[in-house]
Amino acid sequence: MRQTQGSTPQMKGRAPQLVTLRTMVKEMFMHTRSQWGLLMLGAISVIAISVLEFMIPQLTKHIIDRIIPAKRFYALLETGGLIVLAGLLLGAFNFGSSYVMTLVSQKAIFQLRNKLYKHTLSLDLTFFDRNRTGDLMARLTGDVNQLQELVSADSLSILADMITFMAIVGYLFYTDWKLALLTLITLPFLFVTSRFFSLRIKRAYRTVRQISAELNNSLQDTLSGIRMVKSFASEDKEAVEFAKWSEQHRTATVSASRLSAIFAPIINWLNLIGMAVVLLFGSWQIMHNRMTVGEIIAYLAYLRLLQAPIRSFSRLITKLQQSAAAFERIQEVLEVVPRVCDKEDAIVLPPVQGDIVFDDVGFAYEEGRPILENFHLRLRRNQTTALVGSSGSGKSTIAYLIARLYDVQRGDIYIDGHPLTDVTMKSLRQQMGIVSQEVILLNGTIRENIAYGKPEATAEEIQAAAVAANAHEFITAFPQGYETSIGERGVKLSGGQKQRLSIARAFLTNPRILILDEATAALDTESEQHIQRALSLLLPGRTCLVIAHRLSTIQSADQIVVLEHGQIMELGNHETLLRQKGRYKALYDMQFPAKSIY
Ligand SMILES: Nc1ncnc2c1ncn2[C@@H]1O[C@H](COP(=O)(O)OP(=O)(O)OP(=O)(O)O)[C@@H](O)[C@H]1O
Repeated sequence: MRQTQGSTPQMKGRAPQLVTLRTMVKEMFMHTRSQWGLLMLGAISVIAISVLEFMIPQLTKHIIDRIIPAKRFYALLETGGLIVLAGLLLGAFNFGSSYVMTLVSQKAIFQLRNKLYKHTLSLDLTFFDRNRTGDLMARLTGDVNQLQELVSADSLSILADMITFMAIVGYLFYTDWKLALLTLITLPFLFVTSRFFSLRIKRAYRTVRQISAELNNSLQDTLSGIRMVKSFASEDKEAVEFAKWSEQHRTATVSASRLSAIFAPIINWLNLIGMAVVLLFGSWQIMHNRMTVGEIIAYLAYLRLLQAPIRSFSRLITKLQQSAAAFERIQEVLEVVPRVCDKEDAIVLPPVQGDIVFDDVGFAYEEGRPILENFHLRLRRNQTTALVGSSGSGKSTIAYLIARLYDVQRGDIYIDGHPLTDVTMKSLRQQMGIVSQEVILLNGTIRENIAYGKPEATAEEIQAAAVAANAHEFITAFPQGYETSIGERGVKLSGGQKQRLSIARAFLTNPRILILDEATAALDTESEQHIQRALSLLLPGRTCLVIAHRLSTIQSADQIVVLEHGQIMELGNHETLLRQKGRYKALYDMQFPAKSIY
């Protein structure tokens, strides 16, 4: 089922769909077909293995039936030498096949993981709003790893096993068809047992993979929110929560393993019955001089060889079911079609002037809960537009829509006369800078973090951006200056320092359109002043959208938009809005009671 526009790009909780093994094998084949040479080498090795395995009992039979009765000591040495040589070759081909198949499987997994990661990154924010990070991480790591089992020497040896199987069955019928029929009597039972277990094993492993993802989610939430956990002293509560998932994981794994564990002995037992039948019937034949001892020994050896393919078929079934469960989870992500994507004929947005128009825009994150309706707004080039309004009124949403992080459902947003949907997202976002309250810093140096949007920037450009953002001073106060490591493993920066780094990032890319989303909201007055100074250099000559709760930061804006429930209540500059004595003035009086002048 492909998820398209209008459907919810959420995967968790979907009924497990029956992805056929065929799709999985096809996908894996696609990733291995470029390595035909290696695959052939692997196949030749496993065929050589089965030929050698077929030969060894023949040599044994030759010794027992021919060489021993004739007392040919020299021939005994010769045949013994041949057995040793065959054993050596067997070892060499075994090594060759597993090494070659590791090369093939690792490349296939590498390609699949990269494809999945690239696809995940191409999905829009709605997808990430609704799917949890831990679950996605589990799909990208554990589930992909599980598939590597599928492309292994073990799986390829199925090919050799099939050849061995057919050769042996042919030989058995050739030597004694009655005995052969008796031997194969257990086959239908083996088939029915395999079918019975395979479906159940797959279901059990799917549950295990789902619970692994929940375990990951739980870990991710707690570790990334460790400050909150500690400040509420809820370590014990989190540990109990984690233990709950851990316990579920344990139970699910035990029941999946139990199924596999029951499956294998049942197969072994059926095989043993086959052996017993051969032994009894064969001994009876020997007693009546209708078979030689060498023949029965070779027969039993072949029977064991026959059981190896049957055992590996049953192992393969378990492996196929485990992989299918993991593959279903990977397919679920691969099948999600991004809602926000470039049109086929999208143009590269030329260098922009910066006129942005919302024309009769309607937008909702979720059906039936409109955030903007019949919304009109114009942001003029080189001017600063400020958005104010109560929490939840839709200010950030407007910013997201300009950056096309979401698509509108009605109307259009134009940039210099181009509908946003007509231009490539890359060319749009490259001309846009966003500084938000929540600054994301990556593990790396200060220099790398400032240069995130322009990795090719020179040291001089980076320093100039830091100076303009009022950040150079605190950066050079660190012993390692711009090479100081920040992020999880590096030094910790204050909120104001982080904010100045993000302003430096914006300076460096020199965007024509700048969005400041509550950039100073979380700061104390001194930090705010630092940042205001940095922003006063950044804003001029660009089209700016400033979202602010603190009205002190937007008084000089060219136009101020007062928003409530997605509707524009008032529009004008600071003075005109104060004179209107409406919502803006009420907000202003609340924040600056002593300054009320009009
Ligand atoms: N990803 C989302 N999925 C669903 N609803 C959302 C999402 N983001 C925001 N909303 C809803 O959209 C409405 C507008 O949110 P928005 O963040 O634009 O408001 P805001 O004016 O920026 O608020 P604040 O000043 O608190 O940041 C709110 O009702 C919010 O619950």
